[in-house]
Amino acid sequence: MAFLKGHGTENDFVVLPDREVDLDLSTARVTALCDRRRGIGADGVLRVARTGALVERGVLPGEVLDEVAADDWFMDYRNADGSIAEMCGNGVRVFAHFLHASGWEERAEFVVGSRAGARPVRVHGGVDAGGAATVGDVTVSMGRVRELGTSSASVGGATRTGLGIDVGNPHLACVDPALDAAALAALDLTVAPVFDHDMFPSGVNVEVLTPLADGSVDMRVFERGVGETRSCGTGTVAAAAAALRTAGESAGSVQVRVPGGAVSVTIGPDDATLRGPSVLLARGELDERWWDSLG
Ligand SMILES: N[C@@H](CCC[C@H](N)C(=O)O)C(=O)O
Repeated sequence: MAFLKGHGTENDFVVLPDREVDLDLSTARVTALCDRRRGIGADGVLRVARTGALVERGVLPGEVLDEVAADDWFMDYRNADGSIAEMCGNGVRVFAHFLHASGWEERAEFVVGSRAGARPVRVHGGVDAGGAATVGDVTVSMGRVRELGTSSASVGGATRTGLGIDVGNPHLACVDPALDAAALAALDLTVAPVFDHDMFPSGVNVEVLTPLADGSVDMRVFERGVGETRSCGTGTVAAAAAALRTAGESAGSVQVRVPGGAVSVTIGPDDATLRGPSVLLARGELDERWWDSLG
């Protein structure tokens, strides 16, 4: 059973190429794979298959084919706790990079399906440069950013007000005018945020960020189903939208710095784009006896 390990701004993933959709991604297997002591260690798992094959094998409902073609690749994403999330912005860059590095996809521009819908991607550097490279550079069209209104959460030792944002998955992006990069870095994000369950019945990813200055912000995140991560792609899009809104703008480009690096986000009226790096650092084989023992 082949696997790869990759990350996008240090938000890390185990990639499972599974064209035939043979793998049963049970909660026990995903949590073990993502465990940093008894597994490979990761924030999430990306199964790589075509949409049609996932529908045929019952992993996805047939309605997904209303939005994504059967031949399109589909990022079957799991959080480290085994839960399924609609979308992962760093994951989709690593996913697209893997497709090039493996030779499974030769086009520089193609569509990746997700539970949040189709996400067109562009692998920069052309097919040859992208092909075998360890480091990739990918732009993802993230769809329309929907504002859900304000809410507050207890996070990082204080109650903060933020903007609820749907980027395919739910976010609460809290711009704190009292924070600079150093104060943000000093926050304790080990405790899970307490948020409004009426507003976010399926849970929420919570971002804390500095106000927009010179076209950039600093952000940290506590992810639903994972905990604090060193980056969250959908979170950077939510953060950029909240920072712009707080500055009185509804569109624009923002550089978002996270503990694991930096990405570029552009927010428009009907679409947002996310551009950033992907690193594929290891390939290997999982022991099938270990996998089977997890059930
Ligand atoms: N790290 C991801 C987001 C992964 C899903 C998230 N934890 C959720 O449950 O919504 C990203 O890069 O966007």
